[in-house]
Amino acid sequence: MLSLNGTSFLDNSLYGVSRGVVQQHRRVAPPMVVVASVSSNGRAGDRNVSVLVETSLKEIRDASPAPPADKDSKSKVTGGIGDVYGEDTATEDQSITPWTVSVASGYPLLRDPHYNKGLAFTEKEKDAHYLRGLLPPVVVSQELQVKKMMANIRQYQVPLQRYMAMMDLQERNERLFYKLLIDHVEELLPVVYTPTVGEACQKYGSIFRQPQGLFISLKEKGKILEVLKNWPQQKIQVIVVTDGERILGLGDLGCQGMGIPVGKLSLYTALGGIRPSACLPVTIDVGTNNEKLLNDEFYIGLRQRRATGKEYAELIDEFMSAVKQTYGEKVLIQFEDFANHNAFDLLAKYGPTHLVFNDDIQGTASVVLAGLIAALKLVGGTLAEHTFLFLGAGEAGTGIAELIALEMSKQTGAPVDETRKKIWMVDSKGLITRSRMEGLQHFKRPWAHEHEPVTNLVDAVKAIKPTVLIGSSGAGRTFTKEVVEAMATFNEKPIVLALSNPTSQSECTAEEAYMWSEGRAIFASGSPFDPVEYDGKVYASGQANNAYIFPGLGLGLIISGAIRVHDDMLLAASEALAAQVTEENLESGLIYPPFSNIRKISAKIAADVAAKAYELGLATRLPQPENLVAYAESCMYSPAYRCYR
Ligand SMILES: NC(=O)C1=CN([C@@H]2O[C@H](COP(=O)(O)OP(=O)(O)OC[C@H]3O[C@@H](n4cnc5c(N)ncnc54)[C@H](OP(=O)(O)O)[C@@H]3O)[C@@H](O)[C@H]2O)C=CC1
Ligand SMILES: CC(=O)C(=O)O
Ligand SMILES: [Mg+2]
Repeated sequence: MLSLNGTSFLDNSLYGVSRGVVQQHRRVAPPMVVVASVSSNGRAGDRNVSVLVETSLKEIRDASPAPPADKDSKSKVTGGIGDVYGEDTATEDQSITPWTVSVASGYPLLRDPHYNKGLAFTEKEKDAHYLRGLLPPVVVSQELQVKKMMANIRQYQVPLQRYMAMMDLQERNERLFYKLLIDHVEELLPVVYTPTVGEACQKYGSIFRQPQGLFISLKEKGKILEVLKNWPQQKIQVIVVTDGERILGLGDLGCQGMGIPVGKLSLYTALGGIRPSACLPVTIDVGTNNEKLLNDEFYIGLRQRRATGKEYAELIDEFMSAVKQTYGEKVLIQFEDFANHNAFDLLAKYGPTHLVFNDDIQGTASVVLAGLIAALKLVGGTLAEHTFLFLGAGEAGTGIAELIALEMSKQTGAPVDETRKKIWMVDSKGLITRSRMEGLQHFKRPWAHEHEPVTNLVDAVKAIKPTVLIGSSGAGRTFTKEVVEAMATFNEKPIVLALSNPTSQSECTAEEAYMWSEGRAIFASGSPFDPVEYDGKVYASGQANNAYIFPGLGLGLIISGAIRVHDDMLLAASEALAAQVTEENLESGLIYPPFSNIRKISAKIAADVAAKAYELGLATRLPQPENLVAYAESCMYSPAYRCYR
């Protein structure tokens, strides 16, 4: 363990990322059950709710005071995270939640996903925790449990069944879930994440069993601070929040978008090592404009059309204030899958006051830039010597374009206004040109260049002659044979990235990219494709997905105690990821390293992001650890079981 001035930096961590591998074999205190007598009318004991948390009451009491939870408190954002239940500061006429602590044992212990080990409880633990008779005689290792679960999951032919099996496991035995996901990341990523999570969101109401995450709807307006207090964990470090309006390339799935924050946060833990108890998935439900869902008897959200304007803005604002007040200045809020008419504005509004980033705009930009930096080793030239054409000028497209332009500007010294001219965009109306300026959304305007009108992609490809073609349209099969063939006529090695998710929305398949370019394309996609055999050669394509970036970026922000996200951190993350692409990867056509190594990669990304935070003066955890990679690794959550005394 790293030590500063004789004390452990990790153990002293207010943000509790200390439960890393270093504690793997230590005995831990018996599972703490924090029980609250919760009453909707303020009277204690009306309704007993048992809530299990990985913290002790002492930690709650030791935390510094925050304002009491009165009605006006949302206007008093202080950034303090202590005394979040207002126990110390409450006056006699104010209600508080009567938390108490007890030790989990017996049947409730087996039903608690944070502490349950299933058949892996030892004989000693069976005695100490009143488990005798509640389990069969056998004691098995976690490794054997993994083996069995993988065999079970592989028996399911239908991806959604695999997803449900994984979600059941997460709800039953959290450490086993993460052990499985970490040890079999390449096989299970497509199950808990894209593409399967897309189908899960579409059918979320029908497959709904246990609620996961926090649902904040218009019904909770004015009470969000109270709602956050219902969540059993207090030391939240990362929130992924969606309003469900643009779920992958599947459109408005309303409240059923919850699968996305849940999935993204499971990657924060498995890929980036953030403790599961520090992660909070949130769905803000302001209604849906999806008629199919509104008429679906199993739909789980508000049955009304989307609130917009002031009503929408006020709910989000209340949420953002309540989050900061409850969890402090340094909680990371990741905006995910908002529609672009809100996404850019939310980022601009809260960027200066909160630790926020938009994964679709910024995370995607960082991962694509990393892939391009790696791809240049195959195709040659500098970024500025290439020409880029995007299909799709929304969050992902313009976000990526802006980061590329920024990097080009840093490399060449040319102003960003100039470097943007190397980047062209096609949206649903055709090539974005100056003649369309009047009717363009603000985020498209920087990409409106002088050109005669072009109404379709294939003509745009022929006119612009890009060396790099990027799909960020959410519209499947739009990179047609003609488009890819055109790319292959004027590029020896055309770079083709089909970023849209899930697989059904991918602009083309890996097979199409290789076949139509006669095996010359450098291809990567947002959702994974199996290796393809073309003309006797096997082509393995990479996955250009922000999952490479956000877990490491988040870890870097947390370990440095960063208070804001800066573009230079995204560039640092890109460079760190690109540096992990080996010669061997490149020789086999891969512009991303395999996911099997992702935790090491995330630690490197985290270290470089943290270093940038220190360099920019945005880090608050001082002094800076000497070896940031080792520090990042030491902070990462390990899913190995703990021994209970
Ligand atoms: N691989 C990854 O890591 C990521 C992938 N994505 C994927 O990217 C896709 C887009 O996401 P995002 O940018 O947020 O979405 P947006 O809605 O913000 O943008 C979509 C853009 O695509 C354009 N478009 C839609 N259909 C067509 C079409 N048929 N022809 C041409 N242009 C079209 C839209 O045009 P108009 O403006 O005219 O309507 C718009 O400019 C999604 O599928 C998402 O899953 C997103 C983030 C990360
Ligand atoms: C990957 C991702 O964030 C998306 O498709 O929206
Ligand atoms: Mg997304």
